[in-house]
Amino acid sequence: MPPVDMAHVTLRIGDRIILSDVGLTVPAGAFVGMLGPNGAGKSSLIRAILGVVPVAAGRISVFGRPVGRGNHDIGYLPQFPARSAPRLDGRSFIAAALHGERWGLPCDWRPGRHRRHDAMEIDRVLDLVGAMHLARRPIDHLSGGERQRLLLAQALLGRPRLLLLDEPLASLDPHRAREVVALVDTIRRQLGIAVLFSTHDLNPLLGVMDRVLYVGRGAARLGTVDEVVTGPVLSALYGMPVEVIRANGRIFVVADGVVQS
Ligand SMILES: Nc1ncnc2c1ncn2[C@@H]1O[C@H](COP(=O)(O)OP(=O)(O)OP(=O)(O)O)[C@@H](O)[C@H]1O
Repeated sequence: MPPVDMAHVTLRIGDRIILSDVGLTVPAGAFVGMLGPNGAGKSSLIRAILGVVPVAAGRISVFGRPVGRGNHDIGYLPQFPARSAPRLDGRSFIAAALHGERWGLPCDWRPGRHRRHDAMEIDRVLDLVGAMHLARRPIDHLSGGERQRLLLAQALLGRPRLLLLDEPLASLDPHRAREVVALVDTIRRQLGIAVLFSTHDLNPLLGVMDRVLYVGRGAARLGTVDEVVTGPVLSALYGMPVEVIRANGRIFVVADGVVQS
């Protein structure tokens, strides 16, 4: 069963149609980069897969089951993570997610009931993201990239088979952004999981993602970079002439004279 399968999906928020009659399938183990103009609906689509935003029409299934809150198969890194207490160290930060409201954990989970299991699970995710050295450091002393590692560790709690990462590169410099992309890719391969990765910059994902999903004006296109990142496809999704310029192994999407990514 594919990690995500959508058929004739319409998403409406208030009186705005975010997606209209969209169908797509995220293949098993794929690394999908999701792009689109501001407000196109990337976060809303992720939230619909989480079962938080209801579909107005059509259906979305995750590993063959209809979407629903608390899906153990999904790990989620939100765009604007809840403000965390600065005094927490890295380990406590992960533990807080383990015991707090988190996607995927059984609802009978109680602090202290599974202490040994908790400690092992926290070690496992810290190790996966290469953040054992952050375990005892206060999180307000950490860089943006280091915090992103911990957020990724949180998303990996409970052994999800699908990672939904909403703009994990926001506020990272190009070097750190590439580090985070490489880390996500290594984890994806190691665990054989699928990744849906929302971003405003295509370039750090080049050579890593095997599919790109572009969202715009109520529509979505999923395919390889060569299929989707073209002037005609993006012009239709942006609703204006878009030029795609390739230079030095990078891709620049220019809409209305402004470089988008
Ligand atoms: N809870 C909400 N209530 C009202 N409108 C909302 C809500 N959430 C999202 N929207 C609207 O839905 C549209 C899509 O928003 P969304 O955050 O999904 O876009 P996005 O592609 O992730 O944007 P960005 O790239 O700027 O993060 C926007 O017009 C936004 O204002």
